[in-house]
Amino acid sequence: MRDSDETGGGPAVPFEFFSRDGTPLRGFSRPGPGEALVLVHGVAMDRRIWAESGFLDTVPDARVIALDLRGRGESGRVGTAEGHAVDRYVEDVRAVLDGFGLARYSLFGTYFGGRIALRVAGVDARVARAFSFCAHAERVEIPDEAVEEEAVAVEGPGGHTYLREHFTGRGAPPWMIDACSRVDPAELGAATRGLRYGSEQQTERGRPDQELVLITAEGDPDMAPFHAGERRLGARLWLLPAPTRVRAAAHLADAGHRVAKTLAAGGTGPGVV
Ligand SMILES: COC(=O)C[C@@H](NC(=O)[C@@H](NC(=O)[C@@H](/N=C1/NCC(=O)N2CC[C@@H](C)[C@H]2C(=O)N[C@@H](CCSC)C(=O)N[C@H]1C(C)(C)C)C(C)(C)C)[C@@H](C)c1ccccc1)c1nccs1
Repeated sequence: MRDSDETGGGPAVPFEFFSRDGTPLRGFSRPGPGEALVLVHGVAMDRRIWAESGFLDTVPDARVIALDLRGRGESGRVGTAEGHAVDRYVEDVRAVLDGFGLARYSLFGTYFGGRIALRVAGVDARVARAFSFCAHAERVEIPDEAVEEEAVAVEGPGGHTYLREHFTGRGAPPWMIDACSRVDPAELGAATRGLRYGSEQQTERGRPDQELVLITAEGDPDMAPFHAGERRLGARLWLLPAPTRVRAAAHLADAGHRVAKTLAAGGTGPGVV
C-alpha cells in the first residue's frame, strides 16, 4: 500500500519487523538520496505525526524511516507496564535499524521519543547523530503518585478528553492533539506506568564522534538539564521561538529545516549555526 499522503507526497513503502520480544513493529520508509533518518514519536502519538506536523516535507532528501512504537499505530499491542519499559523501546528502534541493515543512521525523536533516541545513541554505534525534540538526557525524578494519577486519567473512558483538554490548554498544535485520540487508552495507561521502568535514567554518549542535538523552547522554564547535556555530553542546543516545550511543537517543521541543513552539511559542526 503506497500511502503518499502519509509521507507528504513521496511514495512510502510499509515495513514490518519484530522487536527482541517478538512485538511486531510497523511503519513506513520513504526513499531519498541522503542520510537515513529514523523518526521516533512520543508517548501519546504514532508515526502519522511526521506528515501531519509538516516535518516530513522539510527533509525531502533524507531517506526517512518512521516506526510506530509498540502499542501505538499499527505496531503490536503490549498491555502491560513492564512491556513498555524504556529498554523495550530501545529494542524496538534497534530492531528497525537491524531490519534496514544500514551501517549508519541519524535519529530524531519528539518528547519521550527524543529520550528514546538519545538512549539508542548511547548503546548503538550505528547512530551517527541523535536529535531530541524537547526532551533532555539527564536523570529525572519520576513522581510515582503523579504518574499513577496520570495513568488512571489517560486509560479511562475520558482519557482522550483528558489529554485533548490538557494539551489544548497548554497551546499544543492540532497534530499533537489529534494524535492523542489515535492511541488506545489501555496502551496509554500501560505506557505511562511503563515510564517507571527505566525512563528516569540519564543517557550517555555512544561514540566520541556521535553528534547529539538537544532542542527545546527558548522560554523553557527548566533549561538546566539541557545545559547539563551541553556540558556532560558535548551536545549542541537548538532553541525554538516558543515559551514552553508544549508550544514548541508548533515549530517541529522549523526544527526539520535545521535537521535537513545539518544532514546536507554532513554534521552538526560549525558549518551549521
Ligand atoms: C515538563 O513537561 C512538559 O513539558 C510536558 C512534556 N513532558 C515531558 O517533556 C516529559 N515528562 C515530564 O516532564 C514529567 N512526566 C510526566 N508524566 C509522564 C509523561 O510525560 N507522560 C505520561 C502521559 C503522556 C501523555 C506523557 C505526557 O505528555 N504527559 C505530560 C502532561 C501532558 S498531558 C497529561 C507530562 O509531562 N506529565 C508529567 C507529570 C509529572 C505532570 C505527570 C516528568 C515526571 C518525567 C518530569 C517526558 C518527555 C518525559 C521525560 C523523561 C522521562 C519520562 C517522560 C510533554 N511530553 C509530551 C508532550 S508534552
